Amino acid sequence: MSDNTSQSRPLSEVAQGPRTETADAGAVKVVEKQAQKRIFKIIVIGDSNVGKTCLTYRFCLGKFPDKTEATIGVDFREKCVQVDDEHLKLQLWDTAGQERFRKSMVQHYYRNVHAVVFVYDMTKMSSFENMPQWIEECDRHNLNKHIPRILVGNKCDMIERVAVNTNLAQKFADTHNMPLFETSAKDDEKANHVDAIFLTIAHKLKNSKPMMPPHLTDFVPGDTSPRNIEYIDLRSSPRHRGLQSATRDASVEKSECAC
Ligand SMILES: Nc1nc2c(ncn2[C@@H]2O[C@H](COP(=O)(O)OP(=O)(O)OP(=O)(O)O)[C@@H](O)[C@H]2O)c(=O)[nH]1
Repeated sequence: MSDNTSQSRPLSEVAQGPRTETADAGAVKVVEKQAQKRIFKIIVIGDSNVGKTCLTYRFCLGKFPDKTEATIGVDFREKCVQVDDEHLKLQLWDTAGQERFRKSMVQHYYRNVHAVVFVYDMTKMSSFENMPQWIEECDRHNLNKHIPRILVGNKCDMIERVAVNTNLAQKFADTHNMPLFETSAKDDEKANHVDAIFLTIAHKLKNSKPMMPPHLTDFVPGDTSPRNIEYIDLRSSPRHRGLQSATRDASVEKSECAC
């Protein structure tokens, strides 16, 4: 048996991070505060090529990626944000838009979700017209109807090619009780705007009930408890292994903050 601590410790302890024993009351407080940081899972969905990867990359790494490839399965990014006096960790699930890369993973996307970002491409009408199907998919997977949902029209920098009229999109957003953001992951001047999308969600989440999905790095090899199973499935899937080497340039490890 391995003596690796993360494998031999109970999952409940692993989830709270390293155990620090100290006689110093102040230090204990700091450790407790870290353990209490709330983590929220946000899924980003929409047709292939609308810019989901670029938007999450822009928010977590502060720039437009040099190159992107179609997401296979799911890619993860994390960022800490401060809302009032609290640090929240936003765990972004950048999902594959292509059906063939989604099939085996879909049930994982929709587990323990705290917020949804629906993305369409402002220059491609079909990506907007497909929005009802993405909403239906959420309903089919019994997503809580009360969690924050946001509609994002991406690629507004391509002004001459805009095909989805703002009024039309706003009507749709109103019908589904979502705020609408039109933005660009590419345009540096819109960087604050992309931040605002996710900060809007963070503010909405701050007032929601505390929930603690597992930290992505809390995967415990060999642990078959329900909490861990999601990570076993994801990481043992051949597709996901490919994904880690091929497209995880903006992976959790790099974008994770230290707060
Ligand atoms: N002009 C412009 N191009 C963008 C923008 N965002 C993304 N793109 C381009 O759109 C293409 C698709 O971007 P991705 O972020 O990979 O799209 P995706 O929705 O993650 O695609 P899948 O992984 O297949 O679901 C890439 O060529 C990006 O460079 C934007 O805001 N403006």
